[in-house]
Amino acid sequence: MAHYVVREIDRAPDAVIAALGEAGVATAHEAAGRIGLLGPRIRARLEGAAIAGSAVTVSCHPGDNLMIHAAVEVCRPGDVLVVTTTSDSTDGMFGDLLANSLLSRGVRGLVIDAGVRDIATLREMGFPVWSRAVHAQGTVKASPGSVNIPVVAAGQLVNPGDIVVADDDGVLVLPITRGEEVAAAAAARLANEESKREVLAAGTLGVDLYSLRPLLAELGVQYVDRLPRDAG
Ligand SMILES: O=C([O-])CC(=O)C(=O)O
Ligand SMILES: [Mg+2]
Repeated sequence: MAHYVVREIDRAPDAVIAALGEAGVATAHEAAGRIGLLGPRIRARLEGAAIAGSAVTVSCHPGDNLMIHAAVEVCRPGDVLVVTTTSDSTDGMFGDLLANSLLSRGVRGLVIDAGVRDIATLREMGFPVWSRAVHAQGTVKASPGSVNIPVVAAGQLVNPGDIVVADDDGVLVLPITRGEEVAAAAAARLANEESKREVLAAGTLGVDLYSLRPLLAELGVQYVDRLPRDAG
């Protein structure tokens, strides 16, 4: 199999990326039509971190972080590194040394479907990481892989240049072609949710706000004062 380090990729406009970051993972995911999430085994390791950027993708041999090192030089400010392995791995493939390299290039964070280590230092540095595991297990630098090819991370296809949004709720990826439309839909959802929040906080019930009573009736759900003795 051929292996590649691809230097040039398309990236979404900064304004679109910023708008999606502002919306956050849950809202952008809804606005996109409930697509694009990485599986929840990928967890935020720096609580409160929230980023959005362009995916630089990496496919590594398990237990080998050579290609992460190779990826550093193709990263640009505003990128997010998305690392996968060709078979399951929880090894600590990434730590504070690599984080220093990425920070110096303006990379916003790391999403890795494997392990990270040096987590206390990563927290001190404020370098945001979403990973499958935290594990001190060291890795070697010996096997070929690829940078900026399509990869699958926690069940989700990620293409180089995809828009990555990551926060405490998880990680979302969107194709560049959908960025503008989803950002607009997400902004509309944010405004709508804000007005709903006010109405709900004032005590209006969700079943009324969402007009759910007719649906409950249609589904045969009965409102009664007490549970009938013969309730099935
Ligand atoms: O050096 C490595 O292979 C991974 C690591 O711990 C670091 O980047 O600090
Ligand atoms: Mg280290």
